[in-house]
Amino acid sequence: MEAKDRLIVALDVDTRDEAMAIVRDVGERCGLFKVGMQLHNSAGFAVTEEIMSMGYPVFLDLKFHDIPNTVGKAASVVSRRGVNMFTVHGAGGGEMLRRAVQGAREAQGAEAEGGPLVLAITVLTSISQGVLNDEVGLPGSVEENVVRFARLAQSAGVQGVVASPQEIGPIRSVCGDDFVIVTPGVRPDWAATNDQARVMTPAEAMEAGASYLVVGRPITAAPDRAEAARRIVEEMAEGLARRKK
Ligand SMILES: O=c1ccn([C@@H]2O[C@H](COP(=O)(O)O)[C@@H](O)[C@H]2O)c(=O)[nH]1
Repeated sequence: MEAKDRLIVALDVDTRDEAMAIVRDVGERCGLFKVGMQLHNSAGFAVTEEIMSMGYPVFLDLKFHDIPNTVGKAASVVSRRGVNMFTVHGAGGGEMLRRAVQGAREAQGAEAEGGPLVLAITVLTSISQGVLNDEVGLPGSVEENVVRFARLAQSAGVQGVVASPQEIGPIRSVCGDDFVIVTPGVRPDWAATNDQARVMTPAEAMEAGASYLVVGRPITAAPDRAEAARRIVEEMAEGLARRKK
């Protein structure tokens, strides 16, 4: 897969029109678009369907976290709609994760191949070591917690995780090369960090072994979005080339 196909652009905007403007600007320079809770809750599923109808794969990032039955049914609904990836919280526990996978598979039919990638959120990339221990109340290092969630997700049949690029190495050593690692918290040197706490550059994240990078504001808030996306893909390609050596 080329670097461009591994770039997911986060459409964190309020309206369908704003989202479509970004899709027009960078559609040729990325692999997928991510629809999250901001856009989905204001524009509904219609915007995801419109993006998919234009031929772009969609990562629906609604971060399901509820009792197993509810998450399983929600997983089934979004899978039937044809999204390519969706998220559930690892903190929901093993049974919730298993039901999410089951819901996604059932939606495809027992015989069908494929279906969406189910991704488990590990520790949000905005969470620092201090916040994890003192506010969230989880003991141990960020890395230990991320790896624990990744191991739990994999044992529940989940195909991949969302984690910071800083934890790619430890996840790969425990979960192997085929496990999908999607990393937000990606910031080129020329972009602001914003509320992300655990960041790496696009080149560093690709070299470390990320499957996909999620980038929002460095592209969507840039004066020239297409140029920002082009620069990020170029940096990703450099990192990918270093990984292959
Ligand atoms: O741990 C996580 C999980 C999801 N995200 C999402 O990724 C994008 C990042 O956007 P930026 O503007 O590049 O910061 C955003 O949609 C988050 O909801 C994350 O950042 N961290």
